[in-house]
Amino acid sequence: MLVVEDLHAGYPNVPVVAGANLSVGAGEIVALFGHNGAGKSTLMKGLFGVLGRCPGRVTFDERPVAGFSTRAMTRLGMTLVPQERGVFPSLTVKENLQMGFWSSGVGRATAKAEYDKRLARALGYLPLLEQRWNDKVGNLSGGQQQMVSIGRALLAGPSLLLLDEPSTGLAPNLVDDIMALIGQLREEEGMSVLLVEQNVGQALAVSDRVYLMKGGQIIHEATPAELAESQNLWALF
Ligand SMILES: Nc1ncnc2c1ncn2[C@@H]1O[C@H](COP(=O)(O)OP(=O)(O)OP(=O)(O)O)[C@@H](O)[C@H]1O
Repeated sequence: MLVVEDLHAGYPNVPVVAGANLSVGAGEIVALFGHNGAGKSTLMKGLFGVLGRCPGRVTFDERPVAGFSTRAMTRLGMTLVPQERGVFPSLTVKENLQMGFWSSGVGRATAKAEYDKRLARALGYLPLLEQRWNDKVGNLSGGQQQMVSIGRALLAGPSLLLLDEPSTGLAPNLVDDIMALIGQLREEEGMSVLLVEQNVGQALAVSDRVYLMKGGQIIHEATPAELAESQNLWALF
């Protein structure tokens, strides 16, 4: 579904990702682990088009998409939930979710039915959003804002979700909820997920495959079982 080859990404005069290769299959949950500053967020942003044209190849659903805008990526079915959440605090929950829906470029003719369908699904996964429907997002807690951010991404109707540290700042029980949600999205929607996460144990429990990143490079690929068993792999990391 997603293939990234020899991707270089960074910021003006700050090269960060130096030739990364990774893939995510259909319906697969892939975790990306690495220390602070390893380049995980930069890799996610680079492949999703946040950083403009980055050298390297990105293929999504067998289509070359390197250099596509984030809007174009979203329309094709890839959505990023950024670490900093990216919600609009002065808008209500409803308005934030509607923005997610419109970002996916659904034609007017089918918009109402499609919106209703996606919204019902998202609220099924994230019932809190319905309870806070007309509240300004800036008045919600950090965890609740994270739910809005994920809900907004779901309204875009993605087949691949890029989740950048979705559990940042969340209480342990909410981290479990987020991991359970990721598993549910795969089981019930067939969604693919690329997950950056510091809660390694909880992320391993839902992941099919894992990449380890260090110094801007992917240094190893493993299954959760291999990672759990091998002290050597952790030493690499
Ligand atoms: N906007 C920016 N401008 C310049 N340098 C940046 C910018 N954002 C990040 N960096 C640098 O890029 C490097 C990688 O950062 P990145 O956020 O990709 O790491 P990360 O692995 O996601 O870390 P963390 O787990 O702490 O989120 C860091 O050295 C950071 O200082």
